[in-house]
Amino acid sequence: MDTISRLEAVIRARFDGDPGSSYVAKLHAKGGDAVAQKVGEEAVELIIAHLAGTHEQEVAEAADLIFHLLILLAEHDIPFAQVLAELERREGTSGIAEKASRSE
Ligand SMILES: N=c1c2ncn([C@@H]3O[C@H](COP(=O)(O)OP(=O)(O)OP(=O)(O)O)[C@@H](O)[C@H]3O)c2ncn1[C@@H]1O[C@H](COP(=O)(O)O)[C@@H](O)[C@H]1O
Repeated sequence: MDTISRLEAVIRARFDGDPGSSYVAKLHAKGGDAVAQKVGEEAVELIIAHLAGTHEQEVAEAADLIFHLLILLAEHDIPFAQVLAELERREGTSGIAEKASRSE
């Protein structure tokens, strides 16, 4: 099992956990809107680290963002494998063709 799959399994298990001892359970208990807001905050923190931080800070903020993205997807029961499948579907297509297919 890869890192993302293991983390995804832990996140899903924590949804039924104790908000007093689990960060994931605490955030999940606040509801999907709070999770979405957290993803936005983490994205901003990554941007700041990219523009003005160190390499290590940027790596850490990218990890925070991916972690919270996994929680957000789990809120809607979307496996990360589905996101990877979408990226694989796009492999070999040009970005411009991909954009055109979305506006049809
Ligand atoms: N990868 C992570 C991880 N990355 C970041 N975080 C937490 O995410 C939060 C990031 O929020 P911020 O940077 O905004 O800092 P903060 O001010 O403390 O955040 P808030 O409390 O205000 O939301 C911090 O509390 C971090 O500890 C994580 N918490 C948990 N995990 C993984 O999730 C697993 C389950 O964690 P629990 O749910 O706590 O058991 C752990 O074993 C880890 O593998």
